[in-house]
Amino acid sequence: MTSDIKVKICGLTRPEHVRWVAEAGAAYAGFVFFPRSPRNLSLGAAREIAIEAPAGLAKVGLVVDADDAALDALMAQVPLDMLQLHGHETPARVAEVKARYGLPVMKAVGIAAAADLAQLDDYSAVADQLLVDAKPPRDAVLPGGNGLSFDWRLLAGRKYWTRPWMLAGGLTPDNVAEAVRLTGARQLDVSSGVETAPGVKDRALIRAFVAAARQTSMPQAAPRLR
Ligand SMILES: O=C(O)c1ccccc1NCC(=O)[C@H](O)[C@H](O)COP(=O)(O)O
Repeated sequence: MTSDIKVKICGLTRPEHVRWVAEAGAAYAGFVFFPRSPRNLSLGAAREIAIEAPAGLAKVGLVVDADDAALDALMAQVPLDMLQLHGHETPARVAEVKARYGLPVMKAVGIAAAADLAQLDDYSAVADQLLVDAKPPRDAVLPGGNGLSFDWRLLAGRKYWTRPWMLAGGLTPDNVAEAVRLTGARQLDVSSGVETAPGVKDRALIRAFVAAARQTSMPQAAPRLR
């Protein structure tokens, strides 16, 4: 039975991670290019890992306020299918990156309160996808990948944005069903929730997460009539 839920596993750091993500049935594999992150990859390491990805597994490069020189180097060395902008990139910068590299661009937006949702409308006009993520705490070292969730009820009953979007932030195999139930998300992004330590992905957790996510879109058996 097939499921229409798509999963992105972010922060892969080893070639076997790509194999685990593919075998579990995820749709996207994410690679982090942010030096302060425990998941940061050099361009050479990223290339070695990305070439392991089978056709059909989309390779997403995550950058934070990267300038053209950094993006030029990334694009020259690592085969990617999508760029994820996870910093303070403006809508104009998102449009510029999209035009310069001709790749789909996903813009991450941090949510902590209802007022933050307005930004999603601004980015809908220029990004190919939106990543609806938890806003990082003020003192956080990382702008994402902190394993923190936001109040999913903020998305309940919302009329969705004009672009495809992914839910992210603190998802785990145990809470993903509730997250889908409350938000109606059809795409899910996870990093910390499938790790045993920051940057250390776990095969069983990846499998469990994708299985739990897919379960949410399986038709439920009809109640038995007495
Ligand atoms: O993962 C990182 O180290 C990272 C560094 C800088 C910017 C973003 C980063 N991660 C973002 C993600 O992995 C996901 O897109 C998302 O935020 C989910 O993270 P998590 O809450 O850990 O599941």
